[in-house]
Amino acid sequence: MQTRKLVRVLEGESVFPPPVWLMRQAGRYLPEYRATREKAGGFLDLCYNPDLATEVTLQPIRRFGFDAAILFSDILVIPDALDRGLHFVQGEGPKLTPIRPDEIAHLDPSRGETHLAPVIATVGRLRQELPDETALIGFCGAPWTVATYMIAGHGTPDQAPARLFAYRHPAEMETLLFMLAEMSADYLIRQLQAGADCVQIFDSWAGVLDEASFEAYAVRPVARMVEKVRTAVPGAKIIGFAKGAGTLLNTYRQKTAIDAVGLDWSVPVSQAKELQKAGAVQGNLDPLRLIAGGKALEDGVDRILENLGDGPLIFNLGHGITPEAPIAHVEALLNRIRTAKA
Ligand SMILES: Cc1c2[nH]c(c1CCC(=O)O)Cc1[nH]c(c(CCC(=O)O)c1C)Cc1[nH]c(c(CCC(=O)O)c1C)Cc1[nH]c(c(C)c1CCC(=O)O)C2
Repeated sequence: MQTRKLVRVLEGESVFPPPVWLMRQAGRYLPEYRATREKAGGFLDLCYNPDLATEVTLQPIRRFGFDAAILFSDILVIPDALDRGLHFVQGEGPKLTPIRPDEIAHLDPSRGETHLAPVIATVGRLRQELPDETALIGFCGAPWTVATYMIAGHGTPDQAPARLFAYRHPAEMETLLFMLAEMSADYLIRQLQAGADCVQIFDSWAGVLDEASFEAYAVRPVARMVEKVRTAVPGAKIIGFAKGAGTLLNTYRQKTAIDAVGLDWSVPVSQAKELQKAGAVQGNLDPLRLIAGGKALEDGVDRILENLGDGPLIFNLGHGITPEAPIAHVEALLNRIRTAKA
């Protein structure tokens, strides 16, 4: 029998209390992360160092006993493999060389093979070192979200540069997204073959797309990835997180054929229940409730458990944990979930 609760939920089983992990659970809110990060030098050095990346992945598992570990890496290792000049500026986030339409046909996806080898080595190490009951989640960015950073060259509030690029150069945009889809699918296949139990595709910027663009740029490339991954790894379990997709999540789930749909905190329980009829959902506590703690945290947790706890649920935040989150509040969150009555 499958002992990893998260995998059982991905297979459609309802498990109570639900398995729980937090997006960005390895990170700056943990003193042990900050210490290892210091040792590594730059953030990317940490991502490509299997010893240290294994260490920071395990830190939140040791401290909190989450039901799943998520590989420590970043969605931007794909543009880094493509030699797009990625670097992280302290306090400002990622910077890349903005890509021009005429450069897209010359990108070389075969660079992923050697460039990403250290990340794959980390996955293998993790599977050996994790407790047997802890699931291992691999991940990558969705083509659209990765492309938004490649086009703007930095984070923006609404990804206007990438949206404009898509309207002005639709053919080049398609070429870019489908190249990223093929390359990212190969990357996920390698993670699964190295020992990941499942993978999550992060489409953090899906919510800025209009309906037609959502179909073309968020749904179709991810559907292609899911198809390619499952051809290479039959039965591969995949979580799709299309942040801000709102009412489009129903068609997203159907057309991409993902096993679980990640929910940001704006998704109402009525819609989440509807989505749950077709399979697992993951989410969706507002990360700010975790910062606030107390009644705000308890009410948020209880509402999710009461409404979604009798179906296939993976408890998570509606987006990544922030550096300000107090460790005592993470402990309170876990305690609230694990002592809840069905
Ligand atoms: C858009 C995006 C990125 N990276 C990621 C996304 C999608 C999810 C989301 O929307 O949050 C995904 C990601 N980034 C990181 C992980 C690791 C695994 C985990 O614990 O969840 C994952 C899954 C580590 C990280 N990735 C980054 C950090 C902080 C770097 C540091 O230690 O200084 C971590 C722990 C850096 C990063 N990486 C990225 C940005 C915009 C930043 C800067 C913002 C920030 O500083 O928080 C790109």
